Amino acid sequence: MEAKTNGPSVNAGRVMDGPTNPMVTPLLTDLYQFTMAYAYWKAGKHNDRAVFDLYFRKNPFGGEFTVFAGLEECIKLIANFKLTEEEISFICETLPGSCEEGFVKYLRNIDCSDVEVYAISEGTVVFPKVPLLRVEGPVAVVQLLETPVLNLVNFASLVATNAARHRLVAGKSKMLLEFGLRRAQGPDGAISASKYCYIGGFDATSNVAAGRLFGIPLRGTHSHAFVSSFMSPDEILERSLHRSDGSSTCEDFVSLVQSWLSKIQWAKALGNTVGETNQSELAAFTSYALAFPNNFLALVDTYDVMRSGVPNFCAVALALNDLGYKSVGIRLDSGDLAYLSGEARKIFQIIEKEFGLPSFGKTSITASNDLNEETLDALNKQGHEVDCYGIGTYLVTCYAQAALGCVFKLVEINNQPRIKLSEDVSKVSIPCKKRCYRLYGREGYSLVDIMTGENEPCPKVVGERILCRHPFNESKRAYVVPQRVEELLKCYWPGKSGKVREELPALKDIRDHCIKQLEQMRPDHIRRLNPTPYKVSVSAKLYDFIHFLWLNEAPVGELQ
Ligand SMILES: Nc1ncnc2c1ncn2[C@@H]1O[C@H](COP(=O)(O)OP(=O)(O)OP(=O)(O)O)[C@@H](O)[C@H]1O
Ligand SMILES: O=P(O)(O)OC[C@H]1O[C@H](OP(=O)(O)OP(=O)(O)O)[C@H](O)[C@@H]1O
Ligand SMILES: O=C(O)c1cccnc1
Ligand SMILES: [Mg+2]
Repeated sequence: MEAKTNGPSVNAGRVMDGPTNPMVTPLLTDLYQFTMAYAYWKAGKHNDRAVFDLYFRKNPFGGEFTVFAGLEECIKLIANFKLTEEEISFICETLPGSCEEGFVKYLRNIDCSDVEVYAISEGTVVFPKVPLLRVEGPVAVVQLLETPVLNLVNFASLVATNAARHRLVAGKSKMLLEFGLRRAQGPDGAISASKYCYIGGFDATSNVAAGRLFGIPLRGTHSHAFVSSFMSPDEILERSLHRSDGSSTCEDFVSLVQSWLSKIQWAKALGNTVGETNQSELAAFTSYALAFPNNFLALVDTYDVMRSGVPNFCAVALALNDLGYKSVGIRLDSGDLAYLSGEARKIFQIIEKEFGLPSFGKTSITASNDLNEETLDALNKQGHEVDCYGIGTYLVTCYAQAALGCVFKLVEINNQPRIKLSEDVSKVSIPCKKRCYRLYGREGYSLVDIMTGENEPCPKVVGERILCRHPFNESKRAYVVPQRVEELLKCYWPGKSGKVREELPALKDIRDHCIKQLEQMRPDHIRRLNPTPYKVSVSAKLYDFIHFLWLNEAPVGELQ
């Protein structure tokens, strides 16, 4: 069922609103950010100018792409970053040892007015190592932001990617409904999942609060409890139904349904296969149709899909048709969804022909019940007649992967590039305040992302060959002559730089952007089985600098 909404209730684009979840405050951080802030302050280092990159090292779900999400909430946190007196007292009581009065004064004055945030647009398809956010500002303040910003981006991007993956398997034409509220990890897990599944390409949610907060379309059907709560059609007291055009009234809709059921039972075209159906189910469907004659959709698997649910649905739909109403469809919530959807479709087509019901053969079939990428893929391979999927648990809990591993690493302090070394090369950070570009090829697909130093010239489009180097593997490099160059990091919070701030787009625009991005991806990067890794590179100059710094910082071992 489609809910009536009046469009988004949020003030899309107004940065000054706080984060959606009131729990997102400056205290939503790890204790060590405050202990370090104190130590920085004691050392007189708190205002050192630091640059941090937020990035992940590996795409989730065994894939080769990620959808970046959570930016709007990060900017709302940053825009409203201010400690209350009560919060300051709590921090001072909490810090080990005594807290000097000067630090209290310092905490009173901190905000993000001197912080600059550059970010990739929300909904963009992104890849490992490329900064999704570059946060620059006084080191103590930027470190306080580390934990909340990671918290806001990690789940958002994970669940948006999960949704996008479900959309890719389901195909463009299917309706995807997010049904996860009851199974999500608490209220914020649920609200966030509804928001970010919508960005990732879902069409609607059953979560009413998310519908109101974000203007996401609301949809739903009804439950088994509704069906089994009825005992017999005799329970239905108000039996009249106006024709859809209001021209007359059918005084006994229940009897009209019964008469259609017997016509179905006698229909030769159905091979006399329909016997007695469950009367309590028929009563439930009839009641639902009386309540929502324009939106009649029935859950048909409470008793027996083919022997009862589908014929009962058809009887009610035919009765509604007599009065000028078009029924929406059925939901299947158990059994072999490929087989049952096919069998139901055959019945709808026969009814269309037999009783002259235009387009009844196309009646919508919704499927639900522990669906995930694998089951959608299996259904596709078997062939099925499902038009719409309702997906909960596996989608919103990100069952296939618990977390996206975004990290927040210092890349520069007081204009000095910094590097974090590791035995594991994939964990070595890429130093320097950087610019990031996406280079597009002749066929319109993006070929490679390249990171350069902040002051290197922007790659040119006019037939110039650009050397793109793997950041750590000397032998991996390629020349690229881009047809189009897109700068990825845009200024979303200018601090005191005087730069123009990018507007935060409306949720629907973020979703459209995400869908367009996925359409523009080379198919082998986004396929489910053995996808091709997308290339992420650095300029020759940055490559040389990374390796110079690496050698400089790594102590030389001594063998004895
Ligand atoms: N054709 C199909 N191919 C692959 N998986 C399917 C197909 N049809 C349904 N499934 C999946 O198989 C699982 C069936 O779940 P389960 O074994 O609990 O049976 P059920 O149909 O829910 O039975 P019950 O009526 O007892 O609840 C679900 O995860 C469902 O999504
Ligand atoms: O299966 P999910 O992907 O989580 O989708 C949501 C499920 O929630 C509802 O039933 P619920 O699971 O509460 O009860 P049921 O399994 O007994 O139908 C609904 O009928 C779906 O099956
Ligand atoms: O509307 C539905 O059909 C629905 C909503 C939530 C969970 N399961 C089903
Ligand atoms: Mg279930």
